[in-house]
Amino acid sequence: MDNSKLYSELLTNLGEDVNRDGLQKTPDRAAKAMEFLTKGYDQDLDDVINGAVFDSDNDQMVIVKDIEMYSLCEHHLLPFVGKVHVAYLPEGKVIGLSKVARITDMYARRLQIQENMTKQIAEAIKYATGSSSVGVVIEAQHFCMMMRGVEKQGSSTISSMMLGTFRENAKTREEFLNLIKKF
Ligand SMILES: Nc1nc2c(ncn2[C@@H]2O[C@H](COP(=O)(O)OP(=O)(O)OP(=O)(O)O)[C@@H](O)[C@H]2O)c(=O)[nH]1
Ligand SMILES: [Zn+2]
Repeated sequence: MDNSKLYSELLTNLGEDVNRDGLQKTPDRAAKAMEFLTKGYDQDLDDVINGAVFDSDNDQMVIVKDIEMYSLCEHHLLPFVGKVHVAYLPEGKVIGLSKVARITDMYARRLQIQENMTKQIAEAIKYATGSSSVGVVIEAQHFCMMMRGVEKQGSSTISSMMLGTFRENAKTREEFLNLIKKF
C-alpha cells in the first residue's frame, strides 16, 4: 500500500473524515512530506561528497558551526530541531564547506536519535577528509519532550562525538568548544 493510502487510513482511524474539504489532499501531502523528511535513506555518502575534497597544507582547525538541523526522533516520529557544529584538523585534505551541511542533512533526514546522528556525522567527516581528528557537537530541542510526555519547553540536549586529537587533547577540544560558544 502506498504512503498516501496509509495516511488516509490513519486519519480515518483518528476519527477524521478524509473526504471533507480541508483533508482531500492531506494524505498525499503528508506522504510527500514524510518522504522528504526521510530522504536521507536513499542518499549515498560518496554521492553527497561528490568528489569535493581538495588538497591543502593548512593543518589548523576548520569549524563549520550553527548548521541548522531538522530531524525526526525514531521513538515518536516527532521533530527534533537544533544546530550542528563540526570541526576537524586537516591531514592534507579539506572538504567543500557545503558538503559538511549536506552530510548533516543526509543523516538528519532519517529516523534518528541525537547521539547516533552525532556519531554518524563524525564518522562521515572522518571518511570524507581522511582526518583522524573530528569533533561534532549537536544542540537540539526535542518536540516529543515539549509538546507531549514530560512537556518541558525550555530544555535542550547537547551531544558530542570527539575523535582523535579532539578526544585526547583537552586544549584542542576547548578551542573547538570556545569557538562555537555564543558571544
Ligand atoms: N537518548 C535519546 N532519547 C531520546 C531521543 N529522542 C527521544 N528520546 C527519548 O526516548 C524515550 C522513550 O521512552 P519510553 O518510555 O519508551 O516512551 P514514552 O512513554 O513515550 O516516554 P516519555 O517521552 O517519557 O513520555 C523518552 O525518554 C524520550 O525522551 C534521542 O535523540 N536520544
Ligand atoms: Zn521522541
